[in-house]
Amino acid sequence: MKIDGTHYRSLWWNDDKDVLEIIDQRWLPHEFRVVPVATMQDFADAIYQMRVRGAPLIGATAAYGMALAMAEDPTDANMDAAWTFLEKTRPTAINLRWALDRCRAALRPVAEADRAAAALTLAHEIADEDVEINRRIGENGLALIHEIAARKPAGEPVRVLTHCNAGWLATVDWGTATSPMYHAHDAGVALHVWVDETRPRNQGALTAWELGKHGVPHTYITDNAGGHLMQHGMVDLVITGTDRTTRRGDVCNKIGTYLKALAARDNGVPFYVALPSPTIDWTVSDGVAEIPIEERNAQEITHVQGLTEDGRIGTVQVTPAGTDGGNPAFDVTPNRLVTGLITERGVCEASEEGLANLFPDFARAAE
Ligand SMILES: CSC[C@@H](O)[C@@H](O)C(=O)COP(=O)(O)O
Repeated sequence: MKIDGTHYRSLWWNDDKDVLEIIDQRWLPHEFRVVPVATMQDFADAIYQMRVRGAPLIGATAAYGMALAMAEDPTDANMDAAWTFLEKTRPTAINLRWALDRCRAALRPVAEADRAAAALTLAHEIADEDVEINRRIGENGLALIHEIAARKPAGEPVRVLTHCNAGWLATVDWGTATSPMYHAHDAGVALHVWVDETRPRNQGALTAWELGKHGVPHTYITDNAGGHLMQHGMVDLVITGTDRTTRRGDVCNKIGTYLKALAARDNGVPFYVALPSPTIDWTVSDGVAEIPIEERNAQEITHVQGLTEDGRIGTVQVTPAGTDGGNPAFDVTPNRLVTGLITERGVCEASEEGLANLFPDFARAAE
């Protein structure tokens, strides 16, 4: 997407330097820093420390990590070691394992001498496919937004609430949840987005930054405000992303998503999830019981990072010294609370039948 007239993806290959470059998201929205990812340790750190984040972007980054591993040592043993090394960086978003599995399956039959080139080509393919998937999610979500706009008095904006950052920064381009918003805005549909701050990492600030750069009207709200806004008829629909969706349509996403879904159900607000197919985990059914939830460092909640009055990025402590903190990073919204899944192949019910109808090829392959 564009920043001040220049088109950026969230990662790209620098041909001159033969290295992957990323936007280090830890400094956004305050500073736009581009950094190389040049060693296997850089890849693991980038994913774990959330320099790159968001399920699809983690997957694409891991594919480039596999390409580096193959350039360093193209043996089967090193391929397996790279798989294990990268896979353990973040446990919840399934795109990470999906990308690593895809690379390993595709590279195994390739002769060792050709593996480095094949792995890099595959990483580019995975990145490009992500862009196309998200563009299509945007088109399919736009149809929903058009339907809602048509029922509203002329000129009144469609008010969408979103949680976390499922924007272009969380993918290679377009975003998942934001793609319908960008498509609607570009099509001239009046839109207003409620952006949840999304404690503790405040990914909402990334969403606000993205939307602001694109000119989409939005308001940043506390995580606890959503229910109140819905009760007062100020939200027309919710669209979130997902880190892993089970074959029956349970949605695992950033912590707090479940509470939004409960509030949406209580207030008759449609709750949609933008779901690229690599985020479906066909091997699990019951999301609450089966999806591992990442527990992150308590310092993420006992401290906050922001811009100080004198223009420095700094961290301050918000709790008394020594306070214990619990920091589950994701939760699961059961399929019964999800109005529909917006995928690259269309919108479907959050159910085994709904997903299997749209993706019979993947569903069959997983059996
Ligand atoms: C298109 S991104 C979908 C999800 O990955 C997103 O909503 C999310 O939860 C991101 O979590 P994060 O911990 O920032 O990686």
